Amino acid sequence: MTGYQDSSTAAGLRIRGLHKRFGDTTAVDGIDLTVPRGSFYGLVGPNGAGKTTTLAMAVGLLRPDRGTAEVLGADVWREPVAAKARLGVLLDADSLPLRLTGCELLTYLGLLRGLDGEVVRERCTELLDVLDMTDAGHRLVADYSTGMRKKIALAAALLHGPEVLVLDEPFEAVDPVSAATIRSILGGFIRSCGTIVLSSHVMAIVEQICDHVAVLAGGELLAAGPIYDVRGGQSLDEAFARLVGYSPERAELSWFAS
Ligand SMILES: Nc1ncnc2c1ncn2[C@@H]1O[C@H](COP(=O)(O)OP(=O)(O)OP(=O)(O)O)[C@@H](O)[C@H]1O
Repeated sequence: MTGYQDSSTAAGLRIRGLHKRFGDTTAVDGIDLTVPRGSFYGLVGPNGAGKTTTLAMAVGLLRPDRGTAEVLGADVWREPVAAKARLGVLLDADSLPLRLTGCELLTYLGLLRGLDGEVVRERCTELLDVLDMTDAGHRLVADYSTGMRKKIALAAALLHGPEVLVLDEPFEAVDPVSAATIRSILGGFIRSCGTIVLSSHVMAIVEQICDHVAVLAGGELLAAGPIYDVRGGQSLDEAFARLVGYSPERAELSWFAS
């Protein structure tokens, strides 16, 4: 008997009681979050809030001290093959293998995922074309800019046709045209009934593309739900500042006044 549930009714992603300490620092302090299937969920929070740590535990890349995470009903630690087959992850674009070209990287990952060689070739060509990386596909990842690494990592997350995407700052360091392309790709993914969880510091992006949002600070969830409810009549920027207790006066430097 396993914990595997009927995935047709399961949430896209469900985390329960996730907790992680690094030495004296509590990075994530008992987070519960249910991401409805088919939703586009934004995760926002100040620097050091625990977003990356939460996402890393949610996808089975970092073992929590306590708590569980399920992808479409499959526990990421007890049912890793079932969970990860349906999951596409962009977490740390800087930890990609550097001595492969973009094309070699996608081919390697596609074959590792069990895709047919011809399918890998076709998808690789299409992904590189759409992301304006066709020429870069033949260069080493070591020579990529930060934004190019982000784009090849996104291509790697999409290659095997996942049903749930977990993306840490997918728009960070990406040029405006590529950002628009990524938004369009993610929109198509949602229209095809996929589920997305992404972290971002850009409230305008989250407000425009997500339908749900969770606000995290100090390792705790301050609010979560449909964006309209979390905003409570304010802009997301204003709601965020209210929730995390930001006050502009604190950002004034005393010696500028003199
Ligand atoms: N490997 C680690 N070792 C020690 N402390 C860590 C480690 N990873 C994260 N932390 C700490 O855990 C806390 C949460 O970090 P995390 O990277 O999850 O935050 P974040 O919300 O993603 O931040 P940012 O928006 O700046 O990327 C921070 O205090 C951070 O210093």
